Amino acid sequence: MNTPAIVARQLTKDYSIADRGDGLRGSLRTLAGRRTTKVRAVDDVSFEIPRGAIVGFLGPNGAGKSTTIKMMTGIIRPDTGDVSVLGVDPARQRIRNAQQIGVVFGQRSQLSWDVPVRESLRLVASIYGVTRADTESVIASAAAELELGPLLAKPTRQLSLGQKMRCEIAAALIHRPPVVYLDEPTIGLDVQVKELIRGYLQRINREFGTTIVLTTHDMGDVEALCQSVLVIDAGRVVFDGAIHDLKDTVEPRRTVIFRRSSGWSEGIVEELNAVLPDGARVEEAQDAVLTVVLDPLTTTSGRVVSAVASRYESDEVSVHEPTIEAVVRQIYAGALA
Ligand SMILES: Nc1ncnc2c1ncn2[C@@H]1O[C@H](COP(=O)(O)OP(=O)(O)OP(=O)(O)O)[C@@H](O)[C@H]1O
Repeated sequence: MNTPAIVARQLTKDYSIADRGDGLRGSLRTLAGRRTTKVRAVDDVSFEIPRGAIVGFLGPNGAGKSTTIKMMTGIIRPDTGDVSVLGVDPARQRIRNAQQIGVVFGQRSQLSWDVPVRESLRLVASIYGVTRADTESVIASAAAELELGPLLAKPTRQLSLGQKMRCEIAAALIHRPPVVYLDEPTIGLDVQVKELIRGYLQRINREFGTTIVLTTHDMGDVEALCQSVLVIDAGRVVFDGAIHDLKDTVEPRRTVIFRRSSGWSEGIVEELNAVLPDGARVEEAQDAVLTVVLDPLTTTSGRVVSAVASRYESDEVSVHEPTIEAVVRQIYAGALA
């Protein structure tokens, strides 16, 4: 049987935060370390990630995504519970773990500040024991796909945010790790750079079966990359599964839009609602656009289209699923609470 790449069981993590009192006295009390409050960042989180999957960790700010990923990478230890990554305990078997993972975390850089990027990449590769020939071939393919060309000769300190992120990704993947973690890999980047990064990650995943875990607030990343998502809210997993199941759980409605340049007659809403199948109703008819919503568990878009076509001709018909953006907005507003 295909064992999962990552297994997390009942992870819990608390942070202690010093209580900040007001004014000088409060600050002194904080310095003296008198009072702390515990914040439960991750609360009994369990999941499995299959080998070769690309999984998105979603959730509002402060939900516990980064803390969970930090436990998966071994940067921090869980207070209770355990993680296994390809059979390795990341916090206890640090060297074995480092060999098999690649990490891109915004605040941490693998690149040397004053050294040309090409030399930085070679240095990182040598730390992982990658042969010279493999290093040069990985740099060449990353340079082509991530458009690093002229950047390789520049020191990291001269790079823009998007340029640096592309180089960080090349560095994190230089030893072709089977598992890769990325924290917000496209945050603040322009659309073209986002697409380069997504394309590179897709290719690595396809070609080498790399398991990729990413946190993101960018639903374009999710649409382009992730087959499944793990939604975390207030430290707990509120959804773990395929994106289409997430859509069906949160917002199962489909929308059928009919366009007719001559417009829709008055009273069409009542007229069509009388003939539409159960589970479908006209939401609105405005100017050229008629919108029908339907519950896919009760009826089909085909039946809706037939019912409307039996009465009216349309110039154009389209069927829409909810966007992942709309679904996630609903989750953050409490739809899965
Ligand atoms: N080093 C720390 N010390 C104290 N509290 C922390 C620390 N890191 C995170 N927290 C708290 O733990 C909770 C979870 O934070 P975490 O960074 O894991 O969330 P996140 O889902 O990654 O959020 P974001 O989308 O904003 O990056 C938050 O309440 C946060 O304030």
